[in-house]
Amino acid sequence: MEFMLDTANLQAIERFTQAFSINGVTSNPSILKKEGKIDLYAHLKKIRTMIGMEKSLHVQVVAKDFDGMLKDAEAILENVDREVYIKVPVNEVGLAVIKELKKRGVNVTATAIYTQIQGLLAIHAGADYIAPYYNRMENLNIDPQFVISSFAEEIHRTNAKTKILGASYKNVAQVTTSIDCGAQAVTVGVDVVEQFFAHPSIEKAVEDFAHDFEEIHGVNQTMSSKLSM
Ligand SMILES: O=C(CO)[C@@H](O)[C@H](O)[C@H](O)[C@H](O)COP(=O)(O)O
Repeated sequence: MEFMLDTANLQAIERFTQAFSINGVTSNPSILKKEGKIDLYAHLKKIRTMIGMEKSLHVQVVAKDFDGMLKDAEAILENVDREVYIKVPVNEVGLAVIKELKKRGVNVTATAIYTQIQGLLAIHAGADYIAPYYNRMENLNIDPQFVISSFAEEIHRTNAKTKILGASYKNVAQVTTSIDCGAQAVTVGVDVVEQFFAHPSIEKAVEDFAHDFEEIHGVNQTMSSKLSM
């Protein structure tokens, strides 16, 4: 599994990279908006410095037409670095852009995927990652499990290099279900990452162990103190 952070918040990236071996950071204009009026490229470069060149950084184009999207892509590659994965929404123009970017040897993440046909076409166009929007699909009564499984089958059947990057999660079960359905990668926002260890039994176990240790060895004793049983 590849695990990515779906945030552009520098503190969150710093915090979670201590605990998790992340594979990358994903963003979109709405995620970047949460950081306020930032100097866009300086901010993205800071993220790159924090995660290093060996992790993937995904940045989305904003233009809606073919030439505009290609110009956006070129600006991102120029101003951040040439390893960035350019995120392109999968519609008719987006697919043409994906094909063109792949012809130019650019890393591409096909995004805003709600339907089976969008993902299948993006695999066919040679996208490196395809990002199905799990929670948004559920909201629309589209079955994300069926759709992700079908992408996994298609990738297997055609020996495609594309990886499924599950996105738009609102709870932990959606993340683990995506992986069960064959997603090779997931990108998870801060609110859901914070739920990973929110189960009360985890904290209770830690507290109980500490309490039992303290009862035998006394308060303020640690494993590195001189201890007797
Ligand atoms: O597509 C990717 C990664 O490629 C994500 O950054 C993706 O844009 C986000 O997960 C979604 O837009 C967030 O969706 P939501 O939380 O607003 O439903």
